[in-house]
Order: sequence, then C-alpha cells, then structure tokens
Amino acid sequence: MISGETIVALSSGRLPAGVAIIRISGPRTRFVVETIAGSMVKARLATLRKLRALDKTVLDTGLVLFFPGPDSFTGDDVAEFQVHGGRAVVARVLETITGFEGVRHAEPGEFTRRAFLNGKLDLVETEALADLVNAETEAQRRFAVLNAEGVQSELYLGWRRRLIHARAMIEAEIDFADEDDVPGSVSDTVWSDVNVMIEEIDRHIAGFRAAEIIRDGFEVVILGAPNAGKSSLFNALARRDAAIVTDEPGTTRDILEVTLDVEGLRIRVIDTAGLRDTPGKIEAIGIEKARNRAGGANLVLLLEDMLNPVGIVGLPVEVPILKVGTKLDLLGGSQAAGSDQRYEIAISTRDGSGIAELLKHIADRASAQIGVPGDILPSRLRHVELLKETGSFLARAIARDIAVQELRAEELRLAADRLGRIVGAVDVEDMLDVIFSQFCIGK
Ligand SMILES: Nc1nc2c(c(=O)[nH]1)N(C=O)[C@@H](CNc1ccc(C(=O)N[C@@H](CCC(=O)O)C(=O)O)cc1)CN2
Ligand SMILES: Nc1nc2c(ncn2[C@@H]2O[C@H](COP(=O)(O)OP(=O)(O)OP(=O)(O)O)[C@@H](O)[C@H]2O)c(=O)[nH]1
Ligand SMILES: [Mg+2]
Repeated sequence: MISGETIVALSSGRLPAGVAIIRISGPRTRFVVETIAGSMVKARLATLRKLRALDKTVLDTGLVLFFPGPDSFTGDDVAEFQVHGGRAVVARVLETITGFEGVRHAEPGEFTRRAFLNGKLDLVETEALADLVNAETEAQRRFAVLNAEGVQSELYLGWRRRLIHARAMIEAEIDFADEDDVPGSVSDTVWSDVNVMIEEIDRHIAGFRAAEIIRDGFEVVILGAPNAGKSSLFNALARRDAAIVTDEPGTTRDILEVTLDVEGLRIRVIDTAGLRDTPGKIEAIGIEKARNRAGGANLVLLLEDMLNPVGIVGLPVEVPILKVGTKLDLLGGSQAAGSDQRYEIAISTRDGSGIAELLKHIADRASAQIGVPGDILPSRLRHVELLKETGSFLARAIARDIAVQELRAEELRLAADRLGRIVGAVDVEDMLDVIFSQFCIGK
C-alpha cells in the first residue's frame, strides 16, 4: 500500500496559532518519528516528547501521534507532530522533516489523494471532504458531513449495482434463449426497473439547483425606483454602511453585494440602481446591470415607497417577486402595517419595523428551495454531467429493438460505467488533478 514518497505539511490553519499540527505520511514516517522524537511512540496514542533537530538541538516540546498503515487516514503510515503554533517553530520543524531523504512538502490535497488511491475514500467522499473544509454555513456543513459519510456515493453505487444485475439478467436470457427454464418475463422486470431508474436519476439531477443554493447562496436582488429605500434596506440587512444612502434619486449606480448567514443558510443580497426611464449615462448602465442580475436571482424584492408609488415595467418573469412597501414610519399610523393590500410586507429602515419579518420570509423561501435536510443531492456539475450521460444510455437501451438484447445490454454497461466514474470506481485518472486542486495544502 505504501506510496513511494513521503509527504509533509502543516495541516492546521493560519499562524500563529495555539497549536499547529504537522502531518507526515509515507514510508519514511517511522524513521522521521524515531529521529525527531528520540524513539518510536505507541501507535494511536498521544505522547509528549521533546522534538529535536538532527544536530540534537531542541525544536519544541510537543505531542506525537503515530498511525501505522493501513489503518490511517491515508492508508500509509501517518504521524503528527502537534507543536506550539509559532511561525518559527513550524518553519524549523518543517525544514527539519523535509531535510530527510525521501521527504518533501505535500501538494494541495495530496494526503486525501493518497487516501483515495489507497481506497480509503471514494471520489464523491473526497469532494465532500473539500466541501466540509470550505463549509461556512450550517446547511453547507450538514450537507458535506452526510456526503463525506458516503450517503451520496451509496445512491450511485446502488444504481450501479442494479444496472450490473440487470445486465447479468439480460445476458443470461440471451445465453439461454433456446431453453425453456428462463422465463421470458425476466426482461420485462429488468426493463421496468430501468425505466424507474431513469425517473429516479432525473429527479436526483433536478436537486442540483438546491445544492447550488446551499453552496453558492440564495440570491436576493433588491429592485425598485430611485429613492425607494433599496440601499437603506441593503445596509440594514448587512448591519453596516455598505452602500451610500442619500435623498438624491440615482445614488446607487453599480451592483453591490453582501453575504449573510440567516438561520444557517447562505443568503446573498444585491443592491441595484433605481429603475427609471430617463436616467443619465452612468445610471443607464447600472439599470441594465440591475435587470440582468434580477433575471438570474432566486428572489426579487420589489421595493416601493408607500407614499410615492411608482409603477415599474419590465420586471423579470421567471423569478419570484416579493412586493415590499418602504418607509412605513412616514405613514404615521394612517394605515396599519400589513393592511395595505399592494404589499406583502411593509418595512421601515428608520425604526427597524418589518426587517426581522422580511428576513424570516427570505429564509423560509430559501429553505423551501433547498428542501429537507438529509435530501441526497448531486454536489458537483461533474456528477450532473455523468448522471445525464447515464440517463441517455438508459434511454437508448430502452429505445433499441427489443429483439437485439446484446445491444441493449451494451448500453447498460456504458450507463453503469458512467456511474462508476462518478465515485471513481472505474478509470478516473483524467479527473484527479481537477478534483484535488480544490483542496488546500495539508488536507
Ligand atoms: N489530529 C487530527 N485530527 C483530525 C484529522 C487528522 O488527520 N488529524 N482528520 C483528517 O482528516 C479528521 C479525522 N479523520 C480521520 C479519518 C480516518 C482516520 C484513521 O486513522 N482511519 C483509520 C482507522 C479507523 C478507526 O480507527 O476507526 C482507517 O480508516 O483505517 C483518522 C482521522 C479530522 N480530525
Ligand atoms: N423615513 C424614512 N426614510 C427612508 C427610509 N428608507 C430610506 N429612506 C430615505 O429615502 C432616501 C433614499 O434612500 P436610499 O436607500 O438611498 O434609496 P435607494 O432606493 O437606494 O435610491 P437609489 O440608489 O437612488 O436608487 C434617503 O433619504 C433615505 O434616508 C425609511 O424606512 N424611512
Ligand atoms: Mg441606492
């Protein structure tokens, strides 16, 4: 199992830190531990040791951990030096370790790459580990943990097993076509299961939208006439003065964006130039940008000054729109909040009324689109592309002449092969560099 070179990296984050973890993996691991820690430590047990350079000067006092392969993260021998997290400490320890023959700095994702090559993780689990390390919101973390545990992989492997079984059944039928002991209904069962699988795959592919919202965020674009109070709302949501606010119509010209974490969901809020018919040159460009951005949003907040309503034409048609009445404080109680039928929500950034309600509304819409926690979703475009190919092969198998079972069986083989490529069960050498470049060094 042991790969040729030994790799080392700082696996913990930014320095200085309380403690830094330096991880090493490969055939030289034992020798490095024996030399630096004075002698070998017990496997899988944290041991406090004085760590010394080759000239015997003390580098630091730290904890040493040794995981003999194959029962380690990478599958090869792994050791960790948990040292004081100072820049000079870490630099000296790394310098000492890379000074050993056959030991070099690890490339980004190289520990995980070895874990994959040694069969510790499949490709989808590997991608989920990258997602876990990058997770910023609770929804992202939940999704990544599930997939790192193999939930997503198991779905693809299950489909693949069903196809391999289906092919075996079809081939058995071909081989025994002249005999009476294989009932003709075998292929009926097989093909109806393939039809079911096509539907299952299509439904799963449709979940990619939800996965994208979890990862990239739910995009909310604020639209409205100049002076409607868009930037004021943007600032209230951002909880800082992110955008300029004045009483001059046409203040905002460019697109502004903030990212919020609302109830564990990533929400991206976008402020735009006020829409009007006779703008200046710069403003016209801003308006064009605003319309484009709104067309790709998950939700548009259409703001209107309730004392100065202005109709807006040419709103995006495909995107859900939430009508928000602004400057509620100026209504002076003449109209009670919520009683105005023109708006779904009334707000005031002056006194803060309606803002929490609006945020709740946005979060509800976002979580409705994300679906139920625990839903299995494709987490990469790579998965969607291979799943679409799988679906096409299945559809082609079904479309083929029922009399030519050999050709149908071959389409099933190609479909199963695409599923195998998703999890990395079949030749995936060409995809590895792209996948592992998503990682940071030390992972
Ligand atoms: N200090 C430290 N913490 C860490 C890691 C690490 O490498 N070092 N991890 C690294 O990402 C994560 C934990 N993941 C790990 C996954 C597998 C094994 C491991 O030794 N697996 C063996 C034995 C399994 C067992 O004892 O149950 C194996 O799979 O054979 C270790 C860590 C998060 N925390
Ligand atoms: N009383 C009151 N005034 C508000 C409220 N929200 C915004 N305003 C005022 O309305 C004016 C315009 O606010 P902005 O937030 O800059 O409006 P905008 O929609 O971004 O305008 P443009 O960028 O020009 O399109 C400013 O004078 C704000 O102080 C509110 O809730 N109550
Ligand atoms: Mg503005």
